[in-house]
Amino acid sequence: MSSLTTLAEEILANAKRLDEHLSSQHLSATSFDHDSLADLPSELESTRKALIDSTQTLKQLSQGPVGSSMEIIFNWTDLLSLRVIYEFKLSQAVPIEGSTTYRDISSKSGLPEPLVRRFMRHAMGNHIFAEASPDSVRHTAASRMMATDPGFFDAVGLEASELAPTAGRVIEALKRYGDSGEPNETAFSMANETALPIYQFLGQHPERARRFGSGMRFFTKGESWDLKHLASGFDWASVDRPGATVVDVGGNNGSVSQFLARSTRHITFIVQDLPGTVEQGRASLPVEFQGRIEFMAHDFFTEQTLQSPDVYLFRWIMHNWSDPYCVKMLQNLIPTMRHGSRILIYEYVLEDTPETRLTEKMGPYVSILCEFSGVVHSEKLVTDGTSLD
Ligand SMILES: C[S@@+](CC[C@H](N)C(=O)[O-])C[C@H]1O[C@@H](n2cnc3c(N)ncnc32)[C@H](O)[C@@H]1O
Repeated sequence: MSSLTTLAEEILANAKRLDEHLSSQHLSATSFDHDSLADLPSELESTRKALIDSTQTLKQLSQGPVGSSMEIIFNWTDLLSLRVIYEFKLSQAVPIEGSTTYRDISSKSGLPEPLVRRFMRHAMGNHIFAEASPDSVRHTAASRMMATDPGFFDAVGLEASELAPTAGRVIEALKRYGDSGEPNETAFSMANETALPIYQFLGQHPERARRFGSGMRFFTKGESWDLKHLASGFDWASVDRPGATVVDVGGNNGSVSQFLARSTRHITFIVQDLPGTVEQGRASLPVEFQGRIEFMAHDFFTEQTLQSPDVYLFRWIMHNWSDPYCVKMLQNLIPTMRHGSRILIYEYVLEDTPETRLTEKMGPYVSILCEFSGVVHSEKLVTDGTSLD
């Protein structure tokens, strides 16, 4: 383990590199008001990551075990103030430029002024909003983004108002169901008092389903989850010919297919998902993709009906289901596969050892792409995940 001084020197060196880049580009120093580091060239991304990781280590060492544990124990308060901002749309109640009073935010949001003040001041501790005066508020870069970027706003809502309340029920679900692997014996089902699995439940709540899709789309913007990894991780040119078809199984609103359609010329993408999601995807499909992307309602727990597509793509699907359900999904493809058909499974893969680097905690940077070719037999699918020839 490095000494505090060694860590601080590493931090200084990396911070200087980033500052030098900003000044060479005539960009202002980064701040909580304006994020000048948003579009770093890829060679500086590793510098930024190193800076974040060593800063986090330095902070935790300086805090000691009590301090760093207290931060974890109390971090529900950060999530709570953020959730209040999301639910009462406080970020939309502050002008993009300039400032407004707590009283005005209260009348716009319907939240009593003392509570507006208390929750916003708490969030300000995380640099979400700042005070322009003791009675007025202005945006910071983070709060402004909540007001101006609907995808970011949806991502905050998905995590703070959908998934965090679910996490609060995990212990109860474990005590009641253990590790049953059944999709409706979960914390989500308990949090929502439903006997339905999450996606069927969302299918009955279109606005939450829309937010889910929009939040997912936002997450693909981060370096680790960037779709460029999917584009570069498979030889798409090998299937990019007239008449080629890729089935995007569980493809949600089609954002992955849109990305792949942009980086190929001929492939037709068929996005399959549950009926409500497919309707939303179809309705929001940009005109430029008409003719390249089609939507089709299909439950992946029933047999495929599309004959012999070139590729079945499963992106971020399997991690939601226990093994028997994943096997069922794959078995349902068998009747329509021909020699040379491929199944691509794109997932995050957890390391075999614990991960302490903050930048890797949000999901490993290396996602894997499995390619199965040839005639598929269900027994092989169960027992052999690497070669099905
Ligand atoms: C985690 S999201 C992944 C979405 C997309 N593939 C992506 O990478 O952004 C899982 C998707 O599976 C869909 N889904 C869940 N159950 C399904 C089912 N039985 N049949 C088809 N799609 C389903 C959900 O509606 C959702 O769009």
